[in-house]
Amino acid sequence: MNATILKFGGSSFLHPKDYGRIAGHLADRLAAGEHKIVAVVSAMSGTTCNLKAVMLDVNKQASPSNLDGALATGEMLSASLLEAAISRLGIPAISLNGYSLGIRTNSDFGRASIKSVDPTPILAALQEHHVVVAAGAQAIDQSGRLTFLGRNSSDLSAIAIASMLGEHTCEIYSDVPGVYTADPYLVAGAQLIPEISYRAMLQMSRHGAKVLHHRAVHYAETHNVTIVCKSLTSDGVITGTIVTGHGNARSVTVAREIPVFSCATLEECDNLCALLARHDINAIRVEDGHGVVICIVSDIDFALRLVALSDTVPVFIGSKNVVTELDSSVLRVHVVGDYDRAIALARQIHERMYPAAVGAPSR
Ligand SMILES: Nc1ncnc2c1ncn2[C@@H]1O[C@H](COP(=O)(O)OP(=O)(O)O)[C@@H](O)[C@H]1O
Ligand SMILES: N[C@@H](CC(=O)OP(=O)(O)O)C(=O)O
Repeated sequence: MNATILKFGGSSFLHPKDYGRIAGHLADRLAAGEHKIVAVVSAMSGTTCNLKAVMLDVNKQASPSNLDGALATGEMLSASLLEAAISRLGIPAISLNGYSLGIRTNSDFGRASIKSVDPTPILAALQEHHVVVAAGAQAIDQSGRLTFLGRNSSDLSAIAIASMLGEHTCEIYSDVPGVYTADPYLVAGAQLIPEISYRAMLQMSRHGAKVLHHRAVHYAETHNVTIVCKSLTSDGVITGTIVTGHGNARSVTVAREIPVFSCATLEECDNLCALLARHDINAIRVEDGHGVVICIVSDIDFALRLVALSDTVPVFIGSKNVVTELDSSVLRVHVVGDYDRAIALARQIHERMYPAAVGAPSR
């Protein structure tokens, strides 16, 4: 069965009325001839952070599986709200959540990894409905417990669903018209990248370009899914960014409030880096005033838990900002204490890369 797979992130849902706006877009696409749609949604903007804060307020030591159960409710609510908005337009729709999506993970609560997918439940739902709304960022483990795929991981859910349904394209919508050479809200001269390779995008995502989740980009590459990254307002005007086998662009990323650790010995540093690499966490070693330090740039909450459980006990020396220059062959990392200075540096680097660049969208 042919289906169009779309993902709407938290930036698409700032107010409850946005559910009606997205439902209207889906109705337009069905009216234009699209047959079936799967819409993957994230929680409303800010919800996941609020849920985490409430949980930790109730119990600072809440178990990772307990926390996953709470965080996943943000996407569950969002999916129910979009189902309601679509149904209101008279379109048959149903929402599915982690228990019924057919995605199974391991039991790495907090950032579980997909182990198997079964398209049967979504296909059955598509038989009966024009639109299936899928709660992103969640699945179940082998014993049926709810798992969270990690912060910002609804992109991964969308790619996994596209792949399991045999679709080769997945459209990911956010508040920017596509992937830029730097965060367009931080760097005025940032340029839209029309086409970029999975490899180059993966580097950008792993270093802080949160417009696409790094594990989603990796899954898309290994399962041959083309990502089209765009915003709703850009429809028909700008095609967005296509993430596929080709394309490159020099870029700058800024990763904010990155935990930095120092280890007692180089061997401890090596062990810690190896542990994090085994879990596909981007940890960067840099020389600074404390000797060699390790900056944990991706999957931070999950990584901090691994660090706490590891044999080596690195010393937390504070949160910093990591500015990364990315070129096809070069990757240069700067660790900056002050966030405003990090932004200034990113702008400076970008200006050097693209001297004649003109303004990008502002928020
Ligand atoms: N290189 C980049 N290109 C485009 N957006 C970027 C880039 N780097 C960071 N961003 C940020 O990514 C944001 C979109 O991602 P995100 O907030 O996770 O959206 P959503 O909630 O819809 O998933 C933008 O608002 C922008 O600030
Ligand atoms: N809502 C979750 C998952 C997510 O994917 O978010 P977004 O699609 O808005 O980046 C989070 O904040 O982590």
